[in-house]
Amino acid sequence: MNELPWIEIISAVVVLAGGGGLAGVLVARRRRRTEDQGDASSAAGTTTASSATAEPDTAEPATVEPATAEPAAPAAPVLERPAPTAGRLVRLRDRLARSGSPLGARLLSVLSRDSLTEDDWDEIEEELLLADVGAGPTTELLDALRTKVRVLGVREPAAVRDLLRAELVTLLQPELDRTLRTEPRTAEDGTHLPAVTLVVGVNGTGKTTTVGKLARVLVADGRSVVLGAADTFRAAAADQLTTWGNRVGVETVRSDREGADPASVAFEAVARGRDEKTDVVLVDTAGRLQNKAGLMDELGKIVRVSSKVAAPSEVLLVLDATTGQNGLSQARVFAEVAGVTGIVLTKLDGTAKGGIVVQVQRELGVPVKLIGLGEGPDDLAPFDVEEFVDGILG
Ligand SMILES: Nc1nc2c(ncn2[C@@H]2O[C@H](COP(=O)(O)OP(=O)(O)OP(=O)(O)O)[C@@H](O)[C@H]2O)c(=O)[nH]1
Repeated sequence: MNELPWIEIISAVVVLAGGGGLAGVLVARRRRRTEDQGDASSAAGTTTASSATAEPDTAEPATVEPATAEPAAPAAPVLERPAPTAGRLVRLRDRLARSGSPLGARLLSVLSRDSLTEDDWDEIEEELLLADVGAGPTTELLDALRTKVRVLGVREPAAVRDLLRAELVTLLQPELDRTLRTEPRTAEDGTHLPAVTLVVGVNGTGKTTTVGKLARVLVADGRSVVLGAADTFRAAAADQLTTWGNRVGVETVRSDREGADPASVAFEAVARGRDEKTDVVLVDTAGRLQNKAGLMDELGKIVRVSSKVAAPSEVLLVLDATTGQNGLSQARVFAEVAGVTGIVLTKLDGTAKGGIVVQVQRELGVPVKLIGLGEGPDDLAPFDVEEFVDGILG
């Protein structure tokens, strides 16, 4: 008598439990599907491929691995280890060769001809002028080469190459001191004085990028560095610089105010370097056109004000190698105003006008100390005459 209700109760519990279980699975599936869709849309910001392959609604949810539905945890910031400075130019040499420098293969091919005619020498002259070697240095090189080729009767390609190589090396003044002064000093009263490097030049030449790359060069060489974002003119420059610094654990001193006095930012950065006993303070400045006297005054003020803590030991002028003669006239103005101690020639990877190195050094009496050979973080190399010549000769 009592058995039937029990059977009914038990059956009802089984049905309810089963239904509840089924309902539970459906909720879980729906939730998982929603998660999958959420993951796909959030990933769309970075990978278009993943949104294109996101599972459609009809996909069987049970086949989705829960592990893949987990949102990726944000990666902890990892400090980069910059490439060592030694031998950098050798590693970047193919960039010079690929830049199609007429100083290289084309010169050699003319010089290797059986007997050199006047037309051949004219062709060589043209190649040198096109490469921005400049009229005076081109004449010098041609005179020296003609004499040696005639006197020595050299014809074999290897011997001609050696002659040309030697003349190019001479033209690039290997005797100039190209060391970067990055040694801190101690004042008479015992105060630590960081080596201060100001980086100046016209906008767009690659100043901020160069400061970032140079910080990496110094870090690779075991130096401590502080960056000063004194380019308060271009809003994004301080952010750009901070990003460069963060990648190698280098602090950036910057102003929160756009258009703040660049001299005071430079001062703060140098003072920070002094207080923290940093080896080097690198100061990025705003791009200034040489015809704007007010902006040039500003540069003078940066030098004066930051010198109250420590005078700059280097003023590096950044020049874009692709701008040729125009770059040279800019360089003259900067040399007068800022007391330039070294040139950084950027974008040599994108031009056949590497001969500008010769002219810049001649005109300013200032050595090229660093060259930029690409947009990568370690595409800045100390300038070495012999390695450079080997690079352009291919
Ligand atoms: N190919 C190549 N590009 C470079 C090199 N150096 C810098 N650049 C690029 O040149 C552009 C300008 O660089 P920036 O560092 O912003 O120039 P800037 O002089 O600081 O410019 P302003 O802040 O406007 O004065 C960027 O796209 C750099 O990546 C180089 O050696 N080779």
